[in-house]
Amino acid sequence: MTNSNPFLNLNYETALENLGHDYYDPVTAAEFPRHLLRFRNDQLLPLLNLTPSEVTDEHFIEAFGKFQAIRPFLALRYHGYQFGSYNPYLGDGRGFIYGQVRGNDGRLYDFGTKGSGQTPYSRTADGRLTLKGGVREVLASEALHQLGVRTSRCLSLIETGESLWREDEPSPTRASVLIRMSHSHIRFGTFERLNYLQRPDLAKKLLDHVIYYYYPHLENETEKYAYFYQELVQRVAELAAQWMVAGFCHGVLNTDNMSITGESFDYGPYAFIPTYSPRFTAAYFDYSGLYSYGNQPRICRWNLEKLQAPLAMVMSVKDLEKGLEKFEPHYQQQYQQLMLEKLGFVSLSPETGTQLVEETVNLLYETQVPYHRFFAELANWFSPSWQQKSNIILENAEFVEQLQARETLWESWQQCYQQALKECSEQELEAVASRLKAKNPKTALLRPVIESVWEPISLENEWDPFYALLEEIQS
Ligand SMILES: Nc1ncnc2c1ncn2[C@@H]1O[C@H](COP(=O)(O)OP(=O)(O)OP(=O)(O)O)[C@@H](O)[C@H]1O
Ligand SMILES: [Mg+2]
Repeated sequence: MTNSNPFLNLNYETALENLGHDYYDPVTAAEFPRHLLRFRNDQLLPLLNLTPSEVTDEHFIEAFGKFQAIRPFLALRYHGYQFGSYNPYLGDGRGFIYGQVRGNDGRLYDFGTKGSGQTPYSRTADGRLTLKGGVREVLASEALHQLGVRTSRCLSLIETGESLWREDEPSPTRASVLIRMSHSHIRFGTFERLNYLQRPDLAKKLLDHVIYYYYPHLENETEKYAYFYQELVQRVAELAAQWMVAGFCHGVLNTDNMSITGESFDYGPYAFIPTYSPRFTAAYFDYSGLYSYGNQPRICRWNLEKLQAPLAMVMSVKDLEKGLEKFEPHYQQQYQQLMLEKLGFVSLSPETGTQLVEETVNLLYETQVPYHRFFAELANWFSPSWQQKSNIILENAEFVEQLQARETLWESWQQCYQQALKECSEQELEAVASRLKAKNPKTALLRPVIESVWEPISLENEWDPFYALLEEIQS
């Protein structure tokens, strides 16, 4: 029998399945009372060689709400360090891998579920995702993608008609099931579990799998394990820099939320920072501020260091230690480059570049002007005439008094920005203007913005503000 649903006709690969039963448990999906498609990510369909107009809402619902499928569902086994303590009682407790598909970029993608029902790893929890949690994850991944952060994306969000009880939301609260697309759902914690079980054989098999599928250019290197760790360190350092520049605080950087491909995922209690403040904390349960905005690079490094124990079952400790030494320089290099791009520049003299980033961060910290607005205003008001005169730079910005109040800092920053512009040709000035616009969206996904679209959903089932916000952050 042929099925006309394009999602059921994709060419599913069996990379994870072929790893064998030591890494997952086959599970079934919950049956939901209702299936209301609240979000479909048409931007992702071309990557799957699908044409949006040929994919109906019903196709999404059949595959990702009613869970018609052609491959078994695999709940992955993993452990992890959570707030510094090792937790062996983890694993996919409300999700599974629905399938794996190769995108037309040649890379392998997972369809991972969230909120699809209980598994052997749910323990006492319900295996569900709140609708608000789903809405927040959709918004975060789209906004981060737009800001150039390497992130998972959401393919669909379906409201399921169930009621849930949660401590962090007014309850009963509505439920949803989400499909996430990312390169891999293999986490640092997937390796940590194998160390806990003392299974070097399984760790080696998993590492070979990771390199084969996600680091294929290293496959034939004699030192492939050392190169893999070096590249992972680099990817994670870059990711940390991408978060910092985006003004994003992930909130729960446990090792079970760190992907082996160095992608950002799992958007729970995250927040974008209102103002530049290293101590800003996103999760209400993060009492010590361990996963604060400013700690993120340090925590990423710590997580990479913890990963050395399981990897040491397969490769030399010396190679691991050497690999991690590069974290700091990679991070600094990437942060510097991305901050300069956010300020409009790609090629400044090193002295000007370093000084500009330093002064910008200091200015944002000392004045506490809104982080995202500062850059959006820069994009909005930019004028080539700023090259001639420093005191007109941002003179019409909405928070200019707040900047002027710190006269010395402010004037010094204006001069520094002017100096950077002086290093640009006329043509480059045009590029600065368009770069500023491209890197700094008008709308930032601050908490009040999210709440402002959630409120109509929760009070009146009114979804238009959510779609309008999505359109703003996706364009
Ligand atoms: N409602 C729930 N029911 C069952 N298990 C849950 C639930 N919420 C969280 N868990 C489990 O608790 C652990 C930590 O959860 P965490 O919030 O980091 O991940 P998650 O949001 O469920 O999923 P992911 O990391 O894939 O985005 C995981 O093992 C997760 O499966
Ligand atoms: Mg998680």
